[in-house]
Formats: sequence, C-alpha cells, structure tokens
Amino acid sequence: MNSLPLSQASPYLVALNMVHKAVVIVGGGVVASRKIGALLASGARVTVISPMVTEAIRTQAAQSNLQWIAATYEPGLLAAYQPVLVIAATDDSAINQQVRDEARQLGAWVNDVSAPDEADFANMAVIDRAPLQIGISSGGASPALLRWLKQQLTHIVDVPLGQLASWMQALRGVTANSVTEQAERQRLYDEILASDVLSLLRDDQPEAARQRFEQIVQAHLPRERS
Ligand SMILES: C[C@@]1(CC(=O)O)c2cc3[nH]c(cc4nc(cc5[nH]c(cc(n2)[C@H]1CCC(=O)O)[C@@](C)(CC(=O)O)[C@@H]5CCC(=O)O)C(CC(=O)O)=C4CCC(=O)O)c(CCC(=O)O)c3CC(=O)O
Ligand SMILES: NC(=O)C1=CN([C@@H]2O[C@H](COP(=O)(O)OP(=O)(O)OC[C@H]3O[C@@H](n4cnc5c(N)ncnc54)[C@H](O)[C@@H]3O)[C@@H](O)[C@H]2O)C=CC1
Repeated sequence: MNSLPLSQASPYLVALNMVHKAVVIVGGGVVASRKIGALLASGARVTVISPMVTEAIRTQAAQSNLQWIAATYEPGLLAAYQPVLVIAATDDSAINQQVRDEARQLGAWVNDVSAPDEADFANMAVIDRAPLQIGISSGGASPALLRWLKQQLTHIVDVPLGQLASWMQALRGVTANSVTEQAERQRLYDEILASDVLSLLRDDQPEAARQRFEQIVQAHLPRERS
C-alpha cells in the first residue's frame, strides 16, 4: 500500500531507541556516510551493502559496530539482517526502489535518499548535546534551510546546556525517592532553570555552577532529623 507523500503530511517526530537494532544502508557514498555517525552513536548495529564505500565508512567498519558487505545489492539480500530501518542510498534510483520494495516486504521502515516522497521516514538535522538532542525537520521541504537553521541554533543550544541536561538527569534519580510531591519537584527544577547555574557554566565556572546547583537542591530536600 502506498502512503501519502511526505511533503503532503506533517511527520510525527519520535526519538527511537536504536540500541542493538539492525539498520541496513544500501550504498556507501557521501550521502550514506552523512547518516552513519548518528546511527552508530544511537547504538544501532549498522550494515552497509555497497561495492565501494567512502574512506570514512572503511575506517568505521574497522573500528566500530559497523559491518561493510562489499557487494552489489540483489533483491533478497536484506532479509538475513532483520532490519528495522533501511536506507536506500545508492546513486541509482531504480536500485533504490528495489531496496524500498524489499524493505517494505520485511516490514522495515525505509528512507530512499533519492525519492523523499516515497520514504517512510526522513533524517533530521541534529544538534547533539547528549543527553539533549535537538532534531529539526522540514518534511523534505528544504535541507538547505535546515542546515542554516541548525547553524543559528548551535549558539543557543550550546555545550553548557548539554552539561546542565546531564545534571538535571542525575537529579531526577535523587528526587524520585526524596522529594515525594510532584509540585515540589517542579518548583525545584524551575528554580534551577531560572537561576544563574547555566550562565556560570557558560562563563566557564563549572565549580561555582555546581555549588549553586547543589545549594538549590539542598534547600528543597527534606531536612534530616537529628
Ligand atoms: C528528504 C531528505 C531525505 C533524507 O535524506 O532523509 C533529504 C533529501 C535530499 N537532500 C538533498 C540535498 C542535500 N541534503 C543535504 C543535507 C542534509 N539532508 C538532510 C535530510 C534530508 N535530505 C531529508 C529531508 C529532511 C527534512 O526536510 O526534514 C539532513 C538534514 C540530514 C542528513 O542528511 O542526514 C542534512 C542537512 C542538515 C545537517 O547539516 O545536519 C545536503 C548537504 C548540505 O546541505 O550540507 C545536500 C546537498 C545540497 C542541496 O542540494 O541542497 C537532495 C537533493 C539531491 C539532488 O538533487 O541531487 C535530496 C533529495 C530531494 O530533495 O529530492
Ligand atoms: N538525501 C540526501 O541528503 C541527498 C540525496 N542525494 C541523492 O543520493 C544519491 C547518492 O548520492 P551520493 O552518496 O553522493 O552518491 P555516491 O556516488 O557518492 O555514492 C553512491 C554509492 O552507491 C553505491 N552503489 C551504486 N550501485 C549500487 C548497487 N547496485 N548496490 C549497492 N551499492 C551501490 C556506490 O558504490 C556508492 O558507494 C544521489 O544520486 C541523489 O539521488 C543527493 C544529495 C543529498
């Protein structure tokens, strides 16, 4: 069954847990290379099927969770990998279409880099400040605009913000047991975010930022009984 073209719909954005999930990319050129870093970082098991690959893919195949099968795609090749996602990234749109057809038969979601409207998903522009990730989508409208916008947002979504995100993440482990009321937890988080913790991090004063953070947290924890 054919789905509605991507350009006529509003994609539903999700953050997929890809740990140990199989992804197959057919074609190993420049476009395929651009997608691989983020896939490996997600914990996916990536297989590239392509007679030739870029230097970057060759290096990654030697060092990481990436397998390179030096072969030309033939229908039937995908099944053995049981992929959840497939990227058809050759420079031949007829081959990409064969890949798409087989992926769908296997129940996998497929991205055809040469035919956005036929794809089940598109790749987003991502600013990675793990654990914080900012993904931007234009539904295929304009990759150039995405790249430009990403550049603008890079200054706002900066490295200190990622640092703060990891502190907030660790804090949730503490508050889950000690600050029992949701409203009180919310006040704590809001107070941290309204404070100068982030600006201290941005001013390269991590010690002062940490102290301020701890001070706010302590003020919200129940007092120890003596
Ligand atoms: C539909 C989609 C499918 C997909 O690949 O998932 C798609 C399709 C196409 N891209 C084309 C061109 C380029 N794309 C880029 C870059 C990116 N493209 C990405 C995503 C997507 N590109 C998906 C839509 C996402 C959305 O809109 O939400 C990014 C976000 C992520 C990524 O690639 O992983 C990453 C940029 C962000 C970053 O820097 O992170 C550059 C290089 C550059 O700009 O530096 C160029 C060359 C310059 C140019 O031509 O603009 C062409 C024309 C091919 C031709 O005509 O030859 C097509 C096909 C078509 O539109 O028909
Ligand atoms: N989605 C996007 O971001 C963009 C998509 N495109 C589209 O992506 C296509 C690919 O672009 P590039 O990566 O720059 O091309 P490229 O020429 O660098 O790479 C093509 C790769 O496909 C492999 N290949 C060719 N036939 C194959 C087969 N039968 N089986 C397996 N592998 C095969 C080649 O060995 C090569 O590794 C373009 O033709 C264009 O349609 C282009 C620019 C951006």
